[in-house]
Amino acid sequence: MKILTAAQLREADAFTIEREKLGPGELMERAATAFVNWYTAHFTSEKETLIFCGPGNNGGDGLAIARLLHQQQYPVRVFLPETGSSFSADFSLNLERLPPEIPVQRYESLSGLPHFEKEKSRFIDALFGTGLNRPLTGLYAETIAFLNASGIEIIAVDVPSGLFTDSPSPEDAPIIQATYTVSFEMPKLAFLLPKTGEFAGDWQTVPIGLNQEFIHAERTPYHFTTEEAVSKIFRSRPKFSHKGTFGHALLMAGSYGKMGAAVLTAQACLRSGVGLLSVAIPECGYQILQISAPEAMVLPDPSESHLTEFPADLQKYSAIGIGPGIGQQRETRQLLSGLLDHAEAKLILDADALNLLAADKKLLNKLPPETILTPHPKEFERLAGSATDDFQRLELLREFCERYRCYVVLKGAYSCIGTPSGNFYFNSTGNPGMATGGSGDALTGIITALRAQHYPPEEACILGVYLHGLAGDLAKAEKGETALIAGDIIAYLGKAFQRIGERATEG
Ligand SMILES: NC(=O)C1=CN([C@@H]2O[C@H](COP(=O)(O)OP(=O)(O)OC[C@H]3O[C@@H](n4cnc5c(N)ncnc54)[C@H](OP(=O)(O)O)[C@@H]3O)[C@@H](O)[C@H]2O)[C@@H](O)CC1
Ligand SMILES: Nc1ncnc2c1ncn2[C@@H]1O[C@H](COP(=O)(O)OP(=O)(O)O)[C@@H](O)[C@H]1O
Ligand SMILES: [K+]
Repeated sequence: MKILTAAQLREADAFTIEREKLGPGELMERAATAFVNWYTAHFTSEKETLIFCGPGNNGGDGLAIARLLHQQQYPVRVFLPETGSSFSADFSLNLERLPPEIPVQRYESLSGLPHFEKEKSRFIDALFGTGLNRPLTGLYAETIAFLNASGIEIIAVDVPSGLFTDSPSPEDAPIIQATYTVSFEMPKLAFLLPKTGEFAGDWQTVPIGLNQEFIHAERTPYHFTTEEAVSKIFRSRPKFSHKGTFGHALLMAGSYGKMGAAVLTAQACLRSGVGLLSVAIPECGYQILQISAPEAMVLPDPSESHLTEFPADLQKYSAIGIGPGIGQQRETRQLLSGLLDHAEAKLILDADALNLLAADKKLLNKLPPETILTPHPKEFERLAGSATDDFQRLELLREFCERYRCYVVLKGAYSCIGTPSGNFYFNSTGNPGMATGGSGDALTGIITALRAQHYPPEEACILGVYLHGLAGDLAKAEKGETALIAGDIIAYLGKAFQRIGERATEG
């Protein structure tokens, strides 16, 4: 799914209205209806719905929502901050359409507002949407502070008011802290980034029938990965396939005290459809790995405690994953440097392999094309420098991928895959239960397996990251978030693959 900017969305609105010859307020009616359908499916009419409307089209949505909820016997009241702003045409239209039974209160200061009882109230924030062009001040800012401090749940229409969707919001800008955000047609970029995403709360998108031709033709580097897109990437196993069909992966992982990383990576790789797996480990891990992953072949290093040599015959591997738990010894760095010189296979670098690169940045110039790196934000910072905000971090990601012709999976709540051509794919699966040691190792195993099976790098990243998150979500349904461990993600990979496979068959 594409993610468009506020300016592009405005054009999409205008194009849809013109192409479909929509009358005044018709698109807004669709948006309000979509919101209300979501709202009434989630909330009963027990509490009173208190709708705060700004002067533009977001406020217009709020007024249409008030009318539609009222039609369904939901008790509603409307609040309009009086600031002297001029109203948009669709705002005025919907103000006229408001039935006289709905109380409308205009207020010039917060003291003009009544007392709201927490147990009996729910707020809808329809102050500002994608039309915000400067931070909110005055009565708008005061209203936001008041709503946020109320302790009453807030459902934002399209965007939490005060949040810039495509650029960083200033540090102390007043922004609604939404409990839920119901956003029209597609997520907004700010929802997917750690700092600004917090404001959107638990967000959902609802379609409002924007013209798909327009959206299809519109250019954007930002994408949100859906199950539909992922199921198109997934390939089922042909009837007459054999283990050679699915490639031979090499993993280089583990060191004394961190053999668990090698085990988790290997298990995840095996559970992701690879034909054959060899694992290079320091001697101390020999028995550990043979016992915990008997399907894998083990290549012990001459060193007892850490990796010092890469295996001979690198050409026989169709993908090589290196990094989880390898430590940062000098010999391991030399090994990595040699591997970058000699590996023709598809490389996946994670964890300490990334830290070794960061400690000796010359090595970056030796990355073979199409290498995949899977840093978390700290590892990425070590590689590419620190960013002033999440949006600038995306810029660093774009530059890094372009410069080194590599694919970077920047891990997080919405892991973001950067590509050498400048695209970004935000992942839609996963949960905070996955913020636990070893879950990144599982991801490395999955992506290595997919590369070994000849998935192109972009597809291996998109599919692998999605499956990893989906397995985490399926595991969460059984185990809950708190108790979830990396091994659970691996245990649910089968069900995750099955689900994508079924979706792929359905077409
Ligand atoms: N287009 C459509 O048909 C549809 C649109 N839809 C809905 O419309 C929303 C976008 O509506 P919008 O463009 O009217 O913007 P909105 O966010 O309501 O702001 C309004 C005006 O506020 C002003 N303003 C900006 N910053 C300000 C500030 N800090 N302090 C004070 N004022 C400020 C600024 O005007 P200015 O003062 O700069 O002249 C701006 O024009 C979108 O999120 C969705 O909910 C849906 O119904 C689908 C159909
Ligand atoms: N809040 C979250 N929501 C979704 N996924 C998450 C969240 N926190 C972490 N993850 C995922 O868990 C993994 C953690 O990886 P990483 O930090 O490398 O862990 P480790 O090094 O311990 O294996 C990443 O794939 C990341 O996207
Ligand atoms: K809003």
